[in-house]
Amino acid sequence: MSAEANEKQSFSSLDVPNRLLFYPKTVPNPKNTKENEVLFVMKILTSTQFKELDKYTIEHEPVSSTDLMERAAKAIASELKSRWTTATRFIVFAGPGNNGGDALAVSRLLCNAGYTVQTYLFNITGRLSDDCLNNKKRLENLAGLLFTEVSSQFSFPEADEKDVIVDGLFGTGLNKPLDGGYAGLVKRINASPAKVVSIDIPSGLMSEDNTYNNPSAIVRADLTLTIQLPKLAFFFGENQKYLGEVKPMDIGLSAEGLAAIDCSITVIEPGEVKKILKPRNPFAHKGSMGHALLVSGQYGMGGATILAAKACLRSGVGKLTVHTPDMNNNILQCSVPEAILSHDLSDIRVSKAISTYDYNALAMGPGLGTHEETAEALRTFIRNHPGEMVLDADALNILGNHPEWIPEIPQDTILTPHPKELENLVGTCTDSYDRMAKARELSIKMQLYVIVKGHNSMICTPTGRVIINPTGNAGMATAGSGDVLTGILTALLARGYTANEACQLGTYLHGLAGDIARERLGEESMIASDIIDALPEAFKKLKE
Ligand SMILES: NC(=O)C1=CN([C@@H]2O[C@H](COP(=O)(O)OP(=O)(O)OC[C@H]3O[C@@H](n4cnc5c(N)ncnc54)[C@H](OP(=O)(O)O)[C@@H]3O)[C@@H](O)[C@H]2O)[C@@H](O)CC1
Ligand SMILES: Nc1ncnc2c1ncn2[C@@H]1O[C@H](COP(=O)(O)OP(=O)(O)O)[C@@H](O)[C@H]1O
Ligand SMILES: [K+]
Repeated sequence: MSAEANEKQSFSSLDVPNRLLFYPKTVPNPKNTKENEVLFVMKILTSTQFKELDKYTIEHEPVSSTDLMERAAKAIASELKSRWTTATRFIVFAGPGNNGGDALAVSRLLCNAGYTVQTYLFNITGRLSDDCLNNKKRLENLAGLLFTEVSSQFSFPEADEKDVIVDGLFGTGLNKPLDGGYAGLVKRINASPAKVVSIDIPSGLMSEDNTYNNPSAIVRADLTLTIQLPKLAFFFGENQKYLGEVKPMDIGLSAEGLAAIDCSITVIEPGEVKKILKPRNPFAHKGSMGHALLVSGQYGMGGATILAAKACLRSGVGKLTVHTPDMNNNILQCSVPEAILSHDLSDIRVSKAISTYDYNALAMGPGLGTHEETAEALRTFIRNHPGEMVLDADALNILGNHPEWIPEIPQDTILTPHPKELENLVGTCTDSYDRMAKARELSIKMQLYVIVKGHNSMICTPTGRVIINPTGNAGMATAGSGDVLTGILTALLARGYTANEACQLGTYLHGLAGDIARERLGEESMIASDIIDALPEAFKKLKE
């Protein structure tokens, strides 16, 4: 820290020299550790719902709010003690609310455990929450603690890479982006060489919607010790740089209270998704396991058809017919001999709709192209097939070009857009939250299932629910992965799963197969066919 930067400044005008604001993260985000599996068994609460659960726990356990805060602080302090020895100095920044209260209690516990602790409480408005005030009082006369209450003037302490900054400025109570002195403080924290641990959520990050946030006024943590459950913002790609490693701290909030909260956002739970999978009837025959129709492929895109067809057959469908241009004939019959071929009159594209009467589910899109002839065929298919349907890729791009056709899509149809395809349907999206919100709106308005694909794919349902898929990995960021998902979903619909069941089971299995392929081959060299090859094991694993 330069002498200039270390001068005393008015807190409200604290600014930061524009240098090395962010440093590389050294703590990996251990997505696959056992501990982190807890991340995937849960409801995602809004900040208001967290308050309700807090209140419910206090009333029904019963426990005082101070004791509940003490529980949170104990869990956090014990995690810090397990990672750093008493040779480490902790610099704690506490805000005026309960996040600050947590931080003050953590300061006390660390100090009592023999750590050097330097704590700053930011009390700019002269108003502290009751539990923050309580914990401030408990710091009085605490031997060894260096405590400063900041009301206007503040100098950022010298810190080096051996120090740990505890960020307890703001948690789920943040109600607007940080500015002024707080924004300046965050910049100093981010520029510091010390490790940064955020309590509950990096300060400055909103739990849900960060669309209009100020990215430079959000703490970039190395470790986020989040209270009980991760927040929605943790599932979005653009927020990963703030979080570092995420570890939930179980503070025993009421399970009964949690069960009673009607949460519109949840994460697929392996145990629950397993229940969706129906046992195969020993007397099943190909006629009873569903007949799917895949409409796919234009010149140069025959591979998409093959990937979707193979994935469909590997997902247990009784029969699959592929309606595709003639040019795909030989390649398809050689590579997927199990599929029945329906030739389109055109050699190079799908040009005409056929009757869908005999089929239990229809899928359109992979490698389809957006030629006007194909578009008209798609419209006829949509009008004539009132039942189960999956629309992907170019089928979605056609609908983006013809938004007036969207109301004709049968209720409960599954749309599987990647972010760009979604934008063709709903307009530009500023970030992941906006994307989720717009997809959700489309689902409700048109009574469709919209799966927004990506890491943590989001299934938006016609009733306004959002179901996040926890499986899958960056090895799946390879051409054709989406075609595989289309094949899986189509098979499940043809077999009689509802659209809701197919969405959850399908995205979960698709990601699980991707995770198995990663185990076999690593992320770098995986291709979409490897996901198909891993599907049998994914089904087996889910049945275990
Ligand atoms: N959930 C649970 O069960 C448990 C939760 N616990 C903990 O409580 C935390 C939530 O605490 P919280 O509700 O008091 O909110 P918190 O984040 O401390 O901030 C509120 C203060 O910040 C202020 N303020 C807001 N925005 C601002 C801005 N931009 N710029 C400046 N000021 C701003 C706001 O002032 P206001 O605007 O309202 O006047 C108010 O003073 C949670 O994250 C977790 O750590 C645990 O203790 C135990 C159990
Ligand atoms: N980083 C990732 N983590 C998890 N899943 C991913 C990741 N990248 C891609 N996927 C999955 O792979 C599929 C890619 O679909 P899409 O972009 O439509 O590919 P294509 O059009 O080439 O078939 C989606 O299901 C998506 O969820
Ligand atoms: K925080």
